[in-house]
Amino acid sequence: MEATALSAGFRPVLNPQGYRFPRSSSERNSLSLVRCQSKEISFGLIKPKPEGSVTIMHRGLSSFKTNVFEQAHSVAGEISYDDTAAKTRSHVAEDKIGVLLLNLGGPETLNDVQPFLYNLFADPDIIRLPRPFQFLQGTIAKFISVVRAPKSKEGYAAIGGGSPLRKITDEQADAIQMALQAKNIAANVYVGMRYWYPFTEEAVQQIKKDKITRLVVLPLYPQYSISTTGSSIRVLQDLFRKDAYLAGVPVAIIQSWYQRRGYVNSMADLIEKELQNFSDPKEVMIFFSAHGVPVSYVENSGDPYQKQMEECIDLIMEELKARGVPNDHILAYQSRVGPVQWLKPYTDEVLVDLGKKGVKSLLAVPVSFVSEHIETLEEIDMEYRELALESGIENWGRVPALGLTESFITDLADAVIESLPSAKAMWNPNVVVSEDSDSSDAFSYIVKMLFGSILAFVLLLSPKMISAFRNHLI
Ligand SMILES: C=CC1=C(C)c2cc3[nH]c(cc4nc(cc5[nH]c(cc1n2)c(C)c5CCC(=O)O)C(CCC(=O)O)=C4C)c(C)c3C=C
Ligand SMILES: [Fe+2]
Repeated sequence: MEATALSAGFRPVLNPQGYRFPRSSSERNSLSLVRCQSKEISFGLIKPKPEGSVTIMHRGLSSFKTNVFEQAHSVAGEISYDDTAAKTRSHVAEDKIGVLLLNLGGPETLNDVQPFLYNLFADPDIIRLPRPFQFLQGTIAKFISVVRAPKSKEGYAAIGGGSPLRKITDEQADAIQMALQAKNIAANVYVGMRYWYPFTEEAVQQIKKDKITRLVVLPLYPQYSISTTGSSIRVLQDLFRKDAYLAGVPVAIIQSWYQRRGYVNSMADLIEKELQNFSDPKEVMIFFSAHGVPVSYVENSGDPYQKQMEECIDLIMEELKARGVPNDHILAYQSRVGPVQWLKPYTDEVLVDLGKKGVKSLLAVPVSFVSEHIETLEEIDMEYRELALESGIENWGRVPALGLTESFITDLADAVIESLPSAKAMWNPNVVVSEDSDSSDAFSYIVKMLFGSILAFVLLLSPKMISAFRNHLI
């Protein structure tokens, strides 16, 4: 019963072009798994928290994601937790804790850019097609990735020829593992990327190989969006549902953590420090720039991203005010792609507007991501900086991403520890679902293919559409 209902939305995890798995096992070892293997550590017993209260870091998702993940995560604020499960497990001799960091991934070379973009646009949580057209996802992804690749490549070339995300995320994984160790928690920390190596699928294979018995999933996005954390969790669900071992592993998912004191204080520290580089710190406008999402995510699909982003900015500003930092601030959204409306105001438009209004000093704060990447190093540091200076802003600064900031890493380790008691098996291990086959008959498939391809061809080849995907600005 459960398996039937859950299999309805199943999609194969491999795409036909085979971009998503390492090309050979030796490459996989050299690329992604070595960090876990070389850091193999002895696992210890975790002491369950003595009494049953744990802060849950996610708010209000239940309206749009109804799945078994939510059993531990659907309530905001303080909840009570029944620690029976932890007690019954206490006879188990070896508790092997794993922490899975989820991230977006990025192309490591310019040749990776188009296949990386293909993986991104082939994600049904990124390009959301109406059900009758979903079979065209691959064709559309191929088309958009080819159209966008030249512009994207320019960006990656400008920051040294590839994304730094993998290196930084690996370093964060090591730092979190050490922070946990310092708190007497022995854990293996894994990295699973959504669109490039090391893919989430690889990390999950390793977690199984290592016989992890409890897993904490920690997306490296402070705020939840369907397009980021939601998409990665959907992949995890599919992987865990199909495997009898994984289906029974207790898992805790930290859905969002922008409201944690450690994160808010670390952001406030960085901002306070960077303000000191201006000759008149009090005159500086604090400019929060968040990655955008299409408006339809928020308005039609209940994505909590915008609300969480606004709350996040309020918390950081409250903290700064409490420290006697009275600066003005503004939030805008960057990096829009494609022909639809994205969250407003748009970063580029706000910069021009502020210049017109006579703002002279501006401190940019990237707020949706915790490591440097193309959108901080190229879009903010180059494109937006240039636009701001052209618009009349004279003094420009940018807060670095949190990266390995000690207070931040320690807080993530605390988040992991606090979530452990709420870990629960995702699926019933006795009901493992195999890949479903397409039962539609050949005739209706051919008709859909033909009709859909003609429609996609007509729509996608319009000059407006091509330029919308080629550039950030429409
Ligand atoms: C919270 C962060 C992010 C959200 C939300 C998000 C949504 C989103 N992104 C695209 C399209 C692209 N994103 C690209 C790169 C990219 N996106 C994020 C983060 C979020 N995306 C990061 C950190 C990166 C950079 C990775 C790196 O290599 O450093 C790209 C590729 C770059 C480019 O061509 O501009 C695209 C395309 C959509 C459509 C979307 C929501 C629907
Ligand atoms: Fe993005």
